[in-house]
Amino acid sequence: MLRYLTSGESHGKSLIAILEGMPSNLYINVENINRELFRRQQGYGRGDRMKIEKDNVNILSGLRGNITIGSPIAIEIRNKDYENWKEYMKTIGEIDLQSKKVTKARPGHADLVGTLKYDFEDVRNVLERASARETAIRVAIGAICKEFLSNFNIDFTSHVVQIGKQKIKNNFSFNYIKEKSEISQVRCVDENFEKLFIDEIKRGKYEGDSLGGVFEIRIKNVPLGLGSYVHYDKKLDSVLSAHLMSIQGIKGVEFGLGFEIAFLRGSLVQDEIYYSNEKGIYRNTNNLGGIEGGVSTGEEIIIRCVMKPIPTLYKPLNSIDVNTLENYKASIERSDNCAVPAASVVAENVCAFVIAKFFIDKFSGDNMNDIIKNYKSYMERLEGRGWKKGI
Ligand SMILES: Cc1cc2nc3c(=O)[nH]c(=O)nc-3n(C[C@H](O)[C@H](O)[C@H](O)COP(=O)(O)O)c2cc1C
Ligand SMILES: C=C(O[C@@H]1CC(C(=O)O)=C[C@@H](OP(=O)(O)O)[C@H]1O)C(=O)O
Repeated sequence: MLRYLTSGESHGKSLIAILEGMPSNLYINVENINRELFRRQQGYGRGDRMKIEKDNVNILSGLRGNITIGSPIAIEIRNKDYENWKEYMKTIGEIDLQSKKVTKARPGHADLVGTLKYDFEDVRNVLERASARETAIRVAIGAICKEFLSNFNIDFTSHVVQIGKQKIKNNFSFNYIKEKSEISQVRCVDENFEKLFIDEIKRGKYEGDSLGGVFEIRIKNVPLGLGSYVHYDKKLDSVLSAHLMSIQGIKGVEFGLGFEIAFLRGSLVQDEIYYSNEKGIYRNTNNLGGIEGGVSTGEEIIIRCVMKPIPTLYKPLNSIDVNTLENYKASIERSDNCAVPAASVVAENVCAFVIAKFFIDKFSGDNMNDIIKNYKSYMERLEGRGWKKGI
């Protein structure tokens, strides 16, 4: 079973993670991991922290000469900003507890609930871990999973489809081709929309406000049969949703036509099934986004997530001092004012972990050769049943 744990505070020394369950003899290209980390740092609307950080992964164990050896993989990303925070954040020894103390909770962040739940007088003890800085290490984990999945041609893309009021309509009809884009660094859809998105973010920023939006993830070449209908925790869509909802700021997840489905009759929604000698079993539509009964259908998996506007506002909202209970405006930490493009990169990599986990569960093997053999023999069996969308 593939699993991982992460640790690390936003302004602490490092983010770290241990990934356990990766098969042996998998080649890892560190440049690919660093490229994902770079992508996560991009996008219009990010704050000044991204000018300080230049995320790179250190692989501490679990590989020899770029090849996995089946043991747990320990990874680290150093926080460059730690140099500026040492005297407040070092784990052992005397620290300055006053200068960076935060007491005015930001609505929408974990500040109030975390402070009361864990019994702190300093909100910093909460925000350091609640911060989406943690998503950097999750991207590194996902990027390792992408390395594994690329052996089976499984490919992830994402792009922004809505920022604030600016929404790409009928986004199903767009082609997802372009690599370059300031807004997304992911394959963006249309330059005109990119400009509208950027203008919307600029307007929000000018007014001291923040923005959310919607992004879409597409996963190609997932074989038919990952996940199961037999139990709630084996359903691929349920596990993907849980992992996506765990990304800071994500408030909703939909598959395929998603919430639009409510407007449509069944005859327009279900993806009808056909067979021809040439194509084998096939469908002409993919309204359900590549999952039926918690099982991948072999079609592209299409997911959309909504991210709420960033909680830290430069025109702060009403709140209280958590210690004196007096009314105050919320505190202002340096902040992004829109992070939807970054969140879409995080989401891609979070999905990569889930798909890798289900893939390894299905084609179980301790090493790449066994997994490849199991995968091929399964695909051959499906071919015998009329499924020709092969390897
Ligand atoms: C990539 C990324 C960057 C974020 N940057 C900020 C930020 O700069 N300031 C902020 O207040 N929230 C930011 N957030 C959102 C908060 O971390 C999030 O709203 C908070 O942890 C509370 O969690 P919840 O919104 O899931 O309830 C960011 C989220 C992501 C995914
Ligand atoms: C550090 C990252 O995002 C941070 C997420 C974040 C939050 O509250 O979630 C608050 C900000 O932290 P800081 O106050 O240090 O600028 C963001 O920069 C990152 O994405 O790597």
